[in-house]
Amino acid sequence: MEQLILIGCSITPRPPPPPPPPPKKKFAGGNGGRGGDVILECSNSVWDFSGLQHHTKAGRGGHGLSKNQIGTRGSDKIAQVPVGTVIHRVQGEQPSVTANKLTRALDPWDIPDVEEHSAASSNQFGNTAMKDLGGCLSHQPTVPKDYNDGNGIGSQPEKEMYLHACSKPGLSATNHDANNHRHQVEIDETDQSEDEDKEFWEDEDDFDMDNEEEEVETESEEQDQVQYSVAEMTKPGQRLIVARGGEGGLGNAFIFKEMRLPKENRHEEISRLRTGHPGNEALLILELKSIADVGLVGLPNAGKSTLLSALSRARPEIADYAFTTLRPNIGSLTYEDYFSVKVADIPGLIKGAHENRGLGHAFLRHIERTKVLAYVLDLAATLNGRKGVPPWEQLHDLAMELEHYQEGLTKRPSLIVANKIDEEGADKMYEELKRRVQGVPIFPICAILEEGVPDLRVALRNLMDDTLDPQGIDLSKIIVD
Ligand SMILES: Nc1nc2c(ncn2[C@@H]2O[C@H](COP(=O)(O)OP(=O)(O)OP(=O)(O)O)[C@@H](O)[C@H]2O)c(=O)[nH]1
Repeated sequence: MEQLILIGCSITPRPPPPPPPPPKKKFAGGNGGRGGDVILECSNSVWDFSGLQHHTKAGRGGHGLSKNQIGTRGSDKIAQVPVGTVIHRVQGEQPSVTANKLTRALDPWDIPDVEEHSAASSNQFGNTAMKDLGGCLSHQPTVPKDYNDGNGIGSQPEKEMYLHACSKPGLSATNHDANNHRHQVEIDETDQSEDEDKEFWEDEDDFDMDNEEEEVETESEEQDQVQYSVAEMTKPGQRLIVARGGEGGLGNAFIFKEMRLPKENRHEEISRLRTGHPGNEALLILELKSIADVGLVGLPNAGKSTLLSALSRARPEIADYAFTTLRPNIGSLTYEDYFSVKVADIPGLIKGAHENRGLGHAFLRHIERTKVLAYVLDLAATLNGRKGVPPWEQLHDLAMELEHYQEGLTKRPSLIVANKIDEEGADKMYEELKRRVQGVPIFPICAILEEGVPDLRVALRNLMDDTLDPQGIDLSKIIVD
């Protein structure tokens, strides 16, 4: 019997290979860059705060880029302030780099003998100028709010200013991920971090220093909070970071590779990490601790102290021997419109002062802190058998000393006071002086009799007003033998 063996086979088609797994998500967004810092730099090429913006911002950090590239660091904002700037903090972090300690050591300039020409008018000025400071004096760390005895130095309104400093961080590379690799990170589509960030900074941009209402509301609060003299800018080149840039937001590359995020609130957490930290903000009051507006410079015995007492009510010691003035005296003269000018009698300069001869640096460094220089020359120094120096040479020596000490110091607005015109033969010296010195106004006066002083007062006022494009001393225009 035959057997039939049927071998049946069914051909089952092979299942198609499983589709390849979707490509693994690549997280390559780099971190946002750090915001720049707001830095104050002490400079002797600026004399006041007129070049400063009340609201100063450093550059924003760059956004993070694809391929895990970190955003660029925001540019620093460097604001130049004059030597002698004292910083009072209303709000914000402590300035973080202080190259110089506060000048706590007693030096003659810390306790000037200030004599007001008109006490009432000076009080008026003091109140206006010191309103926001709570009447502080710059070298005192804590001053009672109501301190104002009308004798405060540096009380001209332009010597204080509010500075609001801030900077922004960069965002993480969220958008690069979203735009270039949208498929990779689903959360990008709902991410609002940049918009939120924008709003945040737009609000901040609305900050208006001139908003008087706000100021009134916060004034008393601020006065309570102000920390006086947190730093002092005393040396050219000294830098102080007053507002640090914020850290940039974290990019996806970092967040997803390096961090384990909790499942709950994951989206919020990611969005928070990406946003970065806002930079510091600081609200500061800058005060220029100038010793005076006008510095009287002259050789010993030229008559500076006498002139100061003729100009103001200051009563400095006067004697016919050199270096009577060992400490500077400061007098204040006030004009009819209550404009007030502080004048400092700067101790006798001699040749070699820049090498610390005579009274040397002790006072030279403070000439830096006057806006206008009045060179007091003794017309009678060589008259009647005196063995002094002729006035044009006095001027030349003075200017050389100042330039040796600090280049450019003689470029300050200046005038010449030709003193002792009452002495016999002084008028001829005056004529000769005019012939030998060009480019700077010369005022013949007799300080002892107060002759010529009213004209001098007007001239000093004009120099302070800065309206006449005033000139300094040009050494090349002084003819000496
Ligand atoms: N004849 C005359 N003498 C004056 C005049 N002004 C000042 N003197 C005299 O000059 C001398 C010096 O005057 P001071 O005012 O002390 O001179 P100074 O420049 O302050 O001197 P130091 O303190 O040494 O820097 C004193 O004897 C004054 O009386 C003036 O206009 N005419």
